[in-house]
Amino acid sequence: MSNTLPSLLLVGGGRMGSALLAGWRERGLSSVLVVDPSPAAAALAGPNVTVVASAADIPHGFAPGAVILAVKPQMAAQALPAYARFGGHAVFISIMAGKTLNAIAAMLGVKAAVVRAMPNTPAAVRQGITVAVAGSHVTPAQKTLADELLAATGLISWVESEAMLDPVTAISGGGPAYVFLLAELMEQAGLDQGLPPALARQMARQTLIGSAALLAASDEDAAALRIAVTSPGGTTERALAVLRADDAWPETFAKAIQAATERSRELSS
Ligand SMILES: NC(=O)C1=CN([C@@H]2O[C@H](COP(=O)(O)OP(=O)(O)OC[C@H]3O[C@@H](n4cnc5c(N)ncnc54)[C@H](O)[C@@H]3O)[C@@H](O)[C@H]2O)C=CC1
Ligand SMILES: O=C(O)[C@@H]1CCC=N1
Repeated sequence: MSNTLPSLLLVGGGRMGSALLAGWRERGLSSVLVVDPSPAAAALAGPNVTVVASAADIPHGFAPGAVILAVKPQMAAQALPAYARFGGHAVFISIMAGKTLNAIAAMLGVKAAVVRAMPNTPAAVRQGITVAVAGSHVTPAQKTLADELLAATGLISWVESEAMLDPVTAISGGGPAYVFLLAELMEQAGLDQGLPPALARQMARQTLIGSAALLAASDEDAAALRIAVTSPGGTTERALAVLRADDAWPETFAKAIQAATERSRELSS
């Protein structure tokens, strides 16, 4: 990350805010002021990172180049108006699920420069993916800054259509939860089959980690890697026949993504 970064204001230092902060820290950052009323947030303080409990505690004259909005969407109406005063120069980067550019601008001022982004928790280890859309008042320099901040935590893709952010939220935003659920289910299945708990846990975790590393290292489609595991007439084929049966996993998964996409739309206003 460039050492010419402006000061940053992070509103909400919870799971996702702290994941972003961790990504910025690894890249080396200028200075970040975190606003979070939770006593747990004090642990985020460190070199170049200051934590305060409320917007009222922000030092007079503090002029962030970017304000990252990482509070729950349900907190937005209460929390955001206090930051409207930074709208003259700062770019606002919202990671709130569902909240539209228009809804955010209604709380910060209609001329506010707003980027709506959807990262995911692997941002904490710089393996995240963020999809972002820029509002109409965002300048090229502000978009470059937002890109630099979001790219510090992994891959970033920009889209033109804001509507894409709803399925993005469902797929990559929430995606780590589905993968962790798979780890839980594999571990439980090992226990159910009588394997020792430590071995069941180790197998589940390393199988996911190793498979992800293989996917990353391979030019092949996921389907080809799956087929490579599936010997005709073998054991995996038998398991996949259950997982891929009518009404089973593929259909359930598509329904789950549809449900999350609809929830993202519901959270919009
Ligand atoms: N957790 C995830 O995987 C992802 C979450 N998001 C979005 O990130 C946002 C934050 O989610 P999480 O980090 O999971 O929630 P969280 O509950 O872990 O963090 C929210 C933080 O906001 C703080 N907070 C509450 N009121 C505040 C206020 N008035 N001013 C400043 N801070 C305040 C809370 O103390 C808490 O630390 C949400 O909008 C969510 O939609 C986006 C992508 C992925
Ligand atoms: O569950 C949520 O609403 C947020 C958005 C994506 C991941 N967590």
